[in-house]
Amino acid sequence: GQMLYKDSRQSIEARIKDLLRRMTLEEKIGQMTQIERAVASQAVVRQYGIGDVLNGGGSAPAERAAPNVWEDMVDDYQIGAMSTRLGIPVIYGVDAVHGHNNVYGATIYPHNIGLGSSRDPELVRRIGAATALEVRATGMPYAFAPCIAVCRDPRWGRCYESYGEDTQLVRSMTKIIQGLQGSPPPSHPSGYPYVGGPSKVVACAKHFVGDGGTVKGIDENNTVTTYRQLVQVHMAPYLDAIAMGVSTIMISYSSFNGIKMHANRFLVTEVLKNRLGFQGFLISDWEAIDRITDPPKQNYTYSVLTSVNAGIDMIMVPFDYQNFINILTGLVKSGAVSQSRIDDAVTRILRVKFAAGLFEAPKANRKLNNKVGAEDHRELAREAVRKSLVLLKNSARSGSSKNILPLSKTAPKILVAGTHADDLGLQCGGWTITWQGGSGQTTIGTTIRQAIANTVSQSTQVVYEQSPDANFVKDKGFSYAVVVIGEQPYAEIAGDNLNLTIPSQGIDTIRNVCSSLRCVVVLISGRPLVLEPHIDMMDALVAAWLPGSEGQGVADVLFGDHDFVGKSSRTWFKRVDQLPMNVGDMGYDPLFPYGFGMTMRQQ
Ligand SMILES: OC[C@@H]1[C@@H](O)[C@H](O)[C@@H](O)c2nc(-c3ccccc3)cn21
Repeated sequence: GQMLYKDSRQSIEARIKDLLRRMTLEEKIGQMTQIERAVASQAVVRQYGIGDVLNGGGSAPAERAAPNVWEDMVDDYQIGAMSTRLGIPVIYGVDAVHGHNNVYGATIYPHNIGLGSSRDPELVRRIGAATALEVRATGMPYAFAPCIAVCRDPRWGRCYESYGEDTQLVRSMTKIIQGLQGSPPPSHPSGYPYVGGPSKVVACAKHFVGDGGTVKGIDENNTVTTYRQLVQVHMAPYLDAIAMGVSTIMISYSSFNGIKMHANRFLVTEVLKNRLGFQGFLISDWEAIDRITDPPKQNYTYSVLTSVNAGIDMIMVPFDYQNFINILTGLVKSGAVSQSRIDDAVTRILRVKFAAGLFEAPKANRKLNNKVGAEDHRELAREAVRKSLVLLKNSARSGSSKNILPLSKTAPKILVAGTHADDLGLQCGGWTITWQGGSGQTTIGTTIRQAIANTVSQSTQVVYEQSPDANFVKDKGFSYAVVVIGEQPYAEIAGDNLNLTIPSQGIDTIRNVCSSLRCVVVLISGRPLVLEPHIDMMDALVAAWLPGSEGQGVADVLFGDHDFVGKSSRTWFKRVDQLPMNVGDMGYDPLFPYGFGMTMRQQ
């Protein structure tokens, strides 16, 4: 009759046992091999028995590819997998870290630093659920999210990917996993992967462990601390993720006290698998095993040996897969890597694939196509923008009795200025359409300038000037100005920054505009920046972080349709020489403390 592992009425563990015993070493190693879509094809998947494909940041089948083009691509790999001897489906992973951000037209949510400032875990769960739908709408069952780093130093280029500096806040935001994967029933065993159906995805808690604690926030560097601190500050959110049935965990590029995480058998196997009882699969980061040696790939055999023996189950190779397969095969044949290690890895990978329903529904569900950028998702993103904004300053220019915020919708003439006022790419930040992000109309959404124009009365003239000089504002009869400035997009090491100053073009605009006009400054940034020299020039200051595609949420609050609710997810330092400085530290001396956030009602 039908082979047991293909029978969905059987338990997952019975199906794994039946399938594993049928598999050759080559087929097992194929399951442990993840390749990038650029080197993947139906033929490669079939020929090498590749188990996993990923979408690197910005990698796409075409410019502005439509959902069905993405689905055709993923289905093509699936056809290759289904035509192998055992027909084990591939699992296709993508970085959907603030919406389905590689896909043109997808809803782009505020990056995690802003979501952390909302202090609303239920909002974040809803974002997870909406994101799962958009990921599935392109035929993909796996998202490399959430990043549950506890960023302890804003000089880190990935600090905006962290929900905040405080472990308890990050722990509360792991609720997004229940949105992405669904919520397991109370009877669900802790640590066991859970995916609640075809509109949910496999999630990935990342990056284990201590990615946000490196020295000076240097990306992929060394986290020097006690084991107790590592557990209390950085590992705690993984316990919540595991309790929620997170299906996969990605290992961090960084090191703990000089030991590369990708070579750290104690933390990866002894702690994460044995003591914390994680039963899904562990995935490496991109070419992370290569970087176990310095220089990278100096000894790839050693990289493969130590990472697999450390307990990593799936290797994000992602290009040199023949080499990886050959080396690992040789290591098993020589006994350097045991059969039982390979079987543990494959068992975990199959467990997640069965839990995700991939054997029953390997191909894309084409009925979900219209979910990409759906109006209700954009409304959710707009709500998230509103709740993420942090009001740092609100005052009245001398002589006036009223604070500048909320802004009047019926002023006769207003100025909107700044590099970030009318630029969708800049307000989305990194990990948007491309890996590093970009400027201009990179996807579909509403800029802050458009949002302001949508909000003011018909009789209000909105003048937009990106970088006005001092004369521009003179004697023009502007009632007030909104100045939107900030950081250029970045991702990972490109975002590492030791001085954290506001880019000078923005400072010039603040000076040119706010010296003679009442102005509210909206700061678009992935982290707190040095403010003191400039804040006195502003009548009001809003930290908008990286709000994403729905700029309408900014106008909703500036004009008083909604009040500010955001509480900063990070300490706003005075000077970088204070860093690292986090809430609770001795000598804590912030400009604005962790949790700071004004409302417009308070005087
Ligand atoms: O996109 C896949 C993973 C992502 O999930 C991880 O969070 C992130 O650390 C990461 N960096 C690269 C990456 C880094 C340098 C060059 C090319 C790619 C790839 N990836």
